[in-house]
Amino acid sequence: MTATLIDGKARAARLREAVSGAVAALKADEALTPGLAVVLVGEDPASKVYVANKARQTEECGMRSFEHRLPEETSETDLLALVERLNADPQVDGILVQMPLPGHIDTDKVVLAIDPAKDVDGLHPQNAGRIVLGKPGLVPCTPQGCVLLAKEAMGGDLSGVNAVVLGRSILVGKPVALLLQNENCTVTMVHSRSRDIAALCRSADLLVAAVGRPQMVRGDWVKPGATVIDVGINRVPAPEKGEGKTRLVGDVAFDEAVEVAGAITPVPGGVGPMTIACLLANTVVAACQRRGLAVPAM
Ligand SMILES: NC(=O)C1=CN([C@@H]2O[C@H](COP(=O)(O)OP(=O)(O)OC[C@H]3O[C@@H](n4cnc5c(N)ncnc54)[C@H](OP(=O)(O)O)[C@@H]3O)[C@@H](O)[C@H]2O)C=CC1
Ligand SMILES: Nc1nc(=O)c2c([nH]1)NC[C@@H]1CN(c3ccc(C(=O)N[C@@H](CCC(=O)O)C(=O)O)cc3)C=[N+]21
Repeated sequence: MTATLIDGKARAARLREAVSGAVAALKADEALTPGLAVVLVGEDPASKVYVANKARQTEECGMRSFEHRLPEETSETDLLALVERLNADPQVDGILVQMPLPGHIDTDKVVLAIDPAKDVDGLHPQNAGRIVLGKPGLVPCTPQGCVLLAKEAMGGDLSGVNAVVLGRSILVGKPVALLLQNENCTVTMVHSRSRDIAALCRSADLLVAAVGRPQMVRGDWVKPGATVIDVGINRVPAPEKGEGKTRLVGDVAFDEAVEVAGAITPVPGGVGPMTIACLLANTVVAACQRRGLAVPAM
């Protein structure tokens, strides 16, 4: 059997169309142009891919994009001062500080400094708490993208689905697990201390892999017919493309899993494009909520 490919690129393009429509309406009706500020400190490779794609798509949707690239050695004080400036800037509706931050910067402090109303990454405790409570708000983009793709692949309703989430980071694994619970899945969270990870994965009807380990999930970890959402963005050497060249692979050994799964996201072209589209949608949500405007359907 060969799995159906879940086309994240196409699903993301549809969401961006909806965002563009919402932005056009805000411009016409409210003379409002939502703005997104992205802060990148240092040189994390996955973050650089993200930043490059994001600025262009923000503008294509009709919004303003503000990019702040800071050197690796930027002090915590300077970064916090920039966040304060962005909090106070009326043109900025969304603020995203790329993770991971360099080791000398306290990530928690930075996340806490972001105005929760502008926290389009959904990482501030106030927004994270809303997910725990199952209340609407600014939802983290990658987890939101995972849920949208899983829903589309599994007939629109995830109620009662046995889901396994591999990874429990604040950015991806934990919020994915919570969102899936809110969708009425039965969720198992698997991490580096879990026992017999392969067997746990094999029990999943829906498997979300977010570990940051290239191709860790093998074909025989996948239940036949399962839906596999591969969040991993890993750059690995690709000598077949020439000396020093690299390519992107996920956390799933795609060539093996595609033979077993019912549906699977590719890397690239799966969760990545959805992350950006959800970020753009969140920027519109933040722009409206901050001004007490109704949030358009997207
Ligand atoms: N497509 C997209 O839009 C995005 C992709 N990513 C990608 O997703 C991946 C995960 O990102 P992120 O969550 O930030 O990564 P983190 O490194 O923050 O977290 C990794 C998680 O995986 C767990 N883990 C690591 N190794 C193992 C192992 N051998 N067995 C079981 N569990 C393990 C860790 O467990 P423990 O908690 O026990 O340490 C941890 O919970 C990365 O490849 C990243 O680049 C990230 C964000 C967006
Ligand atoms: N605060 C914070 N929030 C994040 O959401 C966040 C972060 N920090 N740090 C880095 C990771 C990584 N990440 C990506 C998002 C999209 C693509 C993406 O667009 N990928 C495309 C393009 C790949 C390519 O260019 O070849 C794809 O997978 O098809 C990649 C990576 C978000 N992250």
